Amino acid sequence: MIELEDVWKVFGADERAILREARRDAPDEAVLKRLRAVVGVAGASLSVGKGELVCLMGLSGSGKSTLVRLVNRLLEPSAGRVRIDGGDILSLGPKALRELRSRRIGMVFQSHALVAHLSVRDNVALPLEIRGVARTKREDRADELLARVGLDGLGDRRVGALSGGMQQRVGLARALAADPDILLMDEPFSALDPLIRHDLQTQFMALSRELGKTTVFVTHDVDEAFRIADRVVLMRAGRIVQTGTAEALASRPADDYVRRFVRNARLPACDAQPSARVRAFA
Ligand SMILES: Nc1ncnc2c1ncn2[C@@H]1O[C@H](COP(=O)(O)OP(=O)(O)OP(=O)(O)O)[C@@H](O)[C@H]1O
Repeated sequence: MIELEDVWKVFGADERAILREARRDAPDEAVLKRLRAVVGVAGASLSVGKGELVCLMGLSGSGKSTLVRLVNRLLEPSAGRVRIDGGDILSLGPKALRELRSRRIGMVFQSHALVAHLSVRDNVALPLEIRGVARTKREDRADELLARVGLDGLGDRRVGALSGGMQQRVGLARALAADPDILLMDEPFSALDPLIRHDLQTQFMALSRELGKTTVFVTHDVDEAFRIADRVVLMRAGRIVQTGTAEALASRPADDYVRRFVRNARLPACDAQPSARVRAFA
């Protein structure tokens, strides 16, 4: 469904020169410094299957947010290929790209970017309003989605008056409004209290699987990644260090960085797939 092939994103005034240097086997740090280069993502290749939930994990600054933004071209890659359903999205013109984003890809950020003075229902219905869907139809769809994310009957509330956890649910409902196949989630639950966060993870896992969404989910929290992901992608300094199931990362870490990362991780939720997961860690 999503394929990234040797994707790079470098930041700095002279992107081409930075890229040329960064791609060398042994980049010259002095040259990169002179160019004031920042390497956001370095040669990442990743395939995400239809209906799969993949977590991008890594320390702060490891390139997770940059990588997820390359999937829908919120950031333009400096090099590499990005395909969705086999189609090269880097060749899309502005109109086709807008269509792709509005119909096929939903995005949820940590800061929910909701419109504070609008009602909960109007926030969820906003993507449909922009697409010209008639009022009754979009409001019905919004109410249906609010029920799915546990906010049944709250459509008339002003969104600014809701708690952080509730606002995050509204953000999720809004991302689902256009029924996208793909969800991109950037630290959506990071700002929430642990208990609320745990609840939302559980509900999100169930919803994403039930609706068959293909999801790329960014988190710096290994417990969250292990709990919800089909596969975890561990990043360091813009590179993908290891990709695999939680069990694979925990039992066969590729190097010391991965080992340190997963050492104190909690076991994946036994409520999800008890026997397989417990056995794998035993
Ligand atoms: N617009 C930008 N201009 C310059 N550098 C950037 C830009 N966006 C990201 N970077 C740099 O790219 C690198 C990767 O950043 P990114 O935000 O992707 O990391 P992250 O793993 O998501 O971190 P965090 O968990 O803190 O959000 C960092 O060094 C960051 O400073």
